[in-house]
Amino acid sequence: MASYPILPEKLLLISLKMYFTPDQTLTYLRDLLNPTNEIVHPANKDKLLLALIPDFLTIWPCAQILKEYETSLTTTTTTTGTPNSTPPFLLGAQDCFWESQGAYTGEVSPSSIRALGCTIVELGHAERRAIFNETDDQTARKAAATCAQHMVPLVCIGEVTAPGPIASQAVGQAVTECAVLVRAVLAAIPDDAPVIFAYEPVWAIGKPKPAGVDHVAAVVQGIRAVIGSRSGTARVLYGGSAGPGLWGAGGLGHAVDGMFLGRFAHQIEGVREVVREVEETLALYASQVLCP
Ligand SMILES: O=C(CO)COP(=O)(O)O
Repeated sequence: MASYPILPEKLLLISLKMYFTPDQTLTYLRDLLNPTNEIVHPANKDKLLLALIPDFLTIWPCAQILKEYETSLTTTTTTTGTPNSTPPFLLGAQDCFWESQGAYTGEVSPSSIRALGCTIVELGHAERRAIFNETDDQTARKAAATCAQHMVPLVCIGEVTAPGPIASQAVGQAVTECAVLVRAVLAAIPDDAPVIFAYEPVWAIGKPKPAGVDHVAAVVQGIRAVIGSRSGTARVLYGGSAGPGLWGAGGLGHAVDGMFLGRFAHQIEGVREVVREVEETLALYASQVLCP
């Protein structure tokens, strides 16, 4: 029987949006998986998960590359996980339709996305909301359809307006804006379904710099309070011009469960730098548990 994927402690998800050609996408994925590029240290594979979210057209060839990669792991290591455990690298889609079959020309079925090997479906991105008028209700329906296929909805939330001079007001306003979609999605999906919320302030997407750490940390705390307790895992990531330098000392490592990366992870070096920063904090937290 199908089960939901298990989400590890930290997640780094990379969206390619519509930036890459098919060739670039496949080269990039091969580079991410190439052991000589030393992206995720093998000792951290259970704690830190990477996922690629390419365009629809390249999901299938990416899935083939990932299949070869997983086969190579099973032949080179003895610890390959249980049949239901989450694979070492996940594939996602950038959207889906809320129905799984029918006369819906141009739409993409969540069951087809699942059949091709995806585990994550990104939903409600700010660009889809602004350009294609996607509504909270539509995003929530897509999240339900995603869970029905035992995939994980990656729901993008975030306030539209940049913070004004009063920090507490800006945080309150941001949480209020995010809460509407958080509640709609949680009401639409089973309580035990895993879900990821990517907090992406709309004003910080596609910019030279991300949102400030204090603002993000306070808003994410508010979002976690809105999520409350549920039986399924809920992870909250930060996205919006995220990249190297954002996670480590004085950064987001203490506040979020990972990052949703765009442009600043579109080179392998950027991914490696971000992964190193996350791995350093994994080691730090582990030593804090051992030596309180
Ligand atoms: O929207 C984003 C991820 O989907 C963030 O993109 P950028 O990091 O390029 O701003």
